[in-house]
Amino acid sequence: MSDRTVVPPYAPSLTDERETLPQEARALIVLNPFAGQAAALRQNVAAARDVWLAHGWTVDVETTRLAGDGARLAREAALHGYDVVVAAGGDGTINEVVNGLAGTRAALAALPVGTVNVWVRELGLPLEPRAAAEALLQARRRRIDLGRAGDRYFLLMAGIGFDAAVVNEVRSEEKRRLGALAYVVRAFDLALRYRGRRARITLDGRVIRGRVLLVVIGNSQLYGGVFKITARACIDDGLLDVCIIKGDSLAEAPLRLLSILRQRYNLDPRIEYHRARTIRIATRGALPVQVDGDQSGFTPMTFTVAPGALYALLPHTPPADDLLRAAPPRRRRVWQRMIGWMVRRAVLPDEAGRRGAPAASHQV
Ligand SMILES: Nc1ncnc2c1ncn2[C@@H]1O[C@H](COP(=O)(O)OP(=O)(O)OP(=O)(O)O)[C@@H](O)[C@H]1O
Repeated sequence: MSDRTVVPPYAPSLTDERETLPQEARALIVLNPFAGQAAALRQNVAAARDVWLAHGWTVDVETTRLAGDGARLAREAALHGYDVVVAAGGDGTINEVVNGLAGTRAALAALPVGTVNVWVRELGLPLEPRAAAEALLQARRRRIDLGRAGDRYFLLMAGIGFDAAVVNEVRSEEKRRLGALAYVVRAFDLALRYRGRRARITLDGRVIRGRVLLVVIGNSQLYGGVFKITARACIDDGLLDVCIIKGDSLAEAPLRLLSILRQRYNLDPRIEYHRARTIRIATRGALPVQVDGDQSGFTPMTFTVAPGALYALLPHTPPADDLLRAAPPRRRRVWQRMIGWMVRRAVLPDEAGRRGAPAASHQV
């Protein structure tokens, strides 16, 4: 377990499905003073706080002193009866707050004051903090699923392989200076030398073998705030979406990216898309794992879903609504499916180098 997060056990004892917060809601803002562009941070948080105070909420603010404080503060807030805990930071701070709130009655909210703000973008909330605070007043309180990577919860996704290696290489000074561009610079730098690694991926008991560049296990859809890798993920379906990108070198990355953007997942023989409750990933040599954009251990690791483990404030807008509705699988014609099947059988070697790795039955 990561020593900087407090991870309570999931207790599926929540029954209250109230849709909106009470007019006189109690909110705690958990502020990471180092998140995003720190200069305007306190001013932005104060502006959001004023919006909520004017609406009748009671709003307290706690500042994190160390990494890991977010989980503790959120947990304590839930125990003290706060209705909502607002993560004022990036997705790393949201992840900490989520780890404190899982299994409690307090709802998660977030302000766009981090570097990338994937969760805020995923929900379609305004990226201006005061406007986001206003939009959150109209939001509904909903139960959603969380993923677990080992014993750490995640809200967005876990990445195994290339992206986690990039996260490991980005230094915090670089992130402060360049913002989201720091990831792009590191990704280009690493891409030239990165090689796929042999992996054994077990999806609810079904085994897939092959050389993988990246596996993304998505609870939600948006990846890195830019595009969707697990585009069919639904945040309350009790399942995780798994996108496996196979290959040896990132020279093929543009082709893979094109297939992902067009959602041609199982038509491209190098991209498999599945849904599962439990995913076990073992690799030849340890591979780094990132959860919600922060480094979080190495393979082998087991990933599970915790259905309905978190209350969250979700706005009434299309992007958030899409997350609550699983996108139907794209219809493929019979000849397309046959070609996909034949190419997979002919092209993809399994771990022992044999051609014809079996296709899993729960592809979507
Ligand atoms: N007081 C603190 N001192 C040091 N680290 C902290 C503190 N509070 C939180 N952290 C850690 O800082 C990390 C990065 O913060 P966070 O993700 O919130 O901001 P960001 O990196 O600017 O945004 P994004 O995730 O959108 O890129 C988190 O993993 C969190 O654990």
